[in-house]
Amino acid sequence: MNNVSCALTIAGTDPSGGAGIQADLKTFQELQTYGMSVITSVVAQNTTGVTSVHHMPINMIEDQLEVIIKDMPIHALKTGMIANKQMMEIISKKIEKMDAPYVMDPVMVATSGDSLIDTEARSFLREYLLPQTALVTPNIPEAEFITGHSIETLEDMKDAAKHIVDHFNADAALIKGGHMKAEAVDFLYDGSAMHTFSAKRINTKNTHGTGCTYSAAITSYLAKGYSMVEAVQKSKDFVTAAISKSFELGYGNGPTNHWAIRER
Ligand SMILES: Nc1ncnc2c1ncn2[C@@H]1O[C@H](COP(=O)(O)OP(=O)(O)OP(=O)(O)O)[C@@H](O)[C@H]1O
Ligand SMILES: Cc1ncc(COP(=O)(O)O)c(N)n1
Repeated sequence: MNNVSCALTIAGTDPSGGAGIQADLKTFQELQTYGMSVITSVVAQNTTGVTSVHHMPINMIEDQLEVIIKDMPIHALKTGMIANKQMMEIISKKIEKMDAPYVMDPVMVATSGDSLIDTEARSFLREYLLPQTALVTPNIPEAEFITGHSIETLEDMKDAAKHIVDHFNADAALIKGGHMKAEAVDFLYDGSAMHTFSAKRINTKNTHGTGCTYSAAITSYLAKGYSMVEAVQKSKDFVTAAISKSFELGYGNGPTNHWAIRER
């Protein structure tokens, strides 16, 4: 099978299987994409929160990236948790070598409220990594940090999407409305048009890993050759189903269900 679509995730781990690398690989697999992963940090976390973090040495991150670049096709890639500036610098250099769309989930804080990247890294991500992206997928607090503006209304969300593309040279920005109160509505601005993706809000606390799952699904569909708008629409359907059938597992925010939609 040599026409397989190959997707790469560069992110931290979640041993409880709901977020991070584990969520990404489950999503790649579910969407019939060949999944590859580079681990940035090993995170001791579960549905209730993070207890400790071990960062991979920079040369180990570099080596993981280099073996993939030398040997494997990469049709699309995503990044999740990148904890510090040194990691971002090496990842940025390696992404330059990959001729593939890059989806950035600008992970800063877990659903549990635990911070996952340091302050210097937040700024570096905004100034240096954002211009490399085909798509960035901030939630409301992340979009507020990136733009420096508070977001309270749907109009504010659209303004944030435009601001990120216009000021930080991302090809496209998808502002996710999971943290808003009403409908679960997301806005995609691709430099020319604003697209709306809407779903009914599901009444559940089990949303651990939704951001990871959504961006991994988008990466899969881009790897398969879908347009950005098609990839986001199909991924919105995927993540909505994954939330609607999420698992009541653990004592905190349970994980989403990656096999809620079986696409064949
Ligand atoms: N309760 C919900 N019902 C339906 N859709 C939801 C719900 N919560 C989040 N979503 C959707 O899930 C996707 C992820 O959005 P969200 O804003 O929660 O991202 P995130 O904060 O990065 O994720 P996480 O909660 O994993 O940190 C978006 O499409 C959002 O609209
Ligand atoms: C390694 C890692 N990456 C990302 C998240 C964010 O996921 P969520 O906000 O859904 O908990 C996480 N908890 N852990």
